[in-house]
Amino acid sequence: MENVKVAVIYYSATGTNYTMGQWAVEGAEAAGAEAKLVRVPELAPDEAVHANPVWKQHLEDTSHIPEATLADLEWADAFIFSMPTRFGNLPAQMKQFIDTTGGLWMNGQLINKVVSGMSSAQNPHGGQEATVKNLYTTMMHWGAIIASPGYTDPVTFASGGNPYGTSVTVDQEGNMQEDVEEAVKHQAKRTVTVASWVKKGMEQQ
Ligand SMILES: Cc1cc2nc3c(=O)[nH]c(=O)nc-3n(C[C@H](O)[C@H](O)[C@H](O)COP(=O)(O)O)c2cc1C
Repeated sequence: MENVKVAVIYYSATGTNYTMGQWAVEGAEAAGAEAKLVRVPELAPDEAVHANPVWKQHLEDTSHIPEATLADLEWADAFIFSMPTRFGNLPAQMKQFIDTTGGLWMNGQLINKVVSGMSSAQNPHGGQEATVKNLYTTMMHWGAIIASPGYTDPVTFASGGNPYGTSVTVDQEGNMQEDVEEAVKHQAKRTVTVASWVKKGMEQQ
């Protein structure tokens, strides 16, 4: 699985999905992949960001993380997306990045990329699954291959049991309510495994 390249693409306002993204990179690297963590650009106006000290601080603290580019999508064999739930859907920041991929889509450059999604929300039933499934709708348009975790490892049950993609609940202070680190790492490993199969299969064509 050495030559699988993974881009972990996240959006986070207050740090949850940044942490999940870091775990995903660790899980992908432990599975033998080359992995990079990239963030989609912040779109919210300064007045909105500055009104929330945690959001402002997180943005400053992660300014060293490279912003996601279309070149990352071309480079990687697999993408792991992580984003908070916003009214049961993807944040606009993630959607905006995805909506810049029309050229790659047109040229068939997203076909057979292996993808997997993760999310967080404040309520246990606040729309995490909907967010991940909405992401996957776009992935189907790309012709990507969705590597959802399913129940392929007992760790999924232990972390809240979301087979669509790892998700976590955060409280008002942003503390994760479930321990999902191992579930994220398993999801990353599974994504790398499926990507290695796809890559090998395509090389043999
Ligand atoms: C505009 C907005 C919409 C949100 N919508 C939902 C929602 O539909 N369900 C929910 O449980 N939490 C919702 N939340 C809470 C976020 O999902 C939560 O803050 C986020 O998962 C934290 O992730 P982060 O630390 O990576 O930013 C919303 C938050 C904001 C700011």
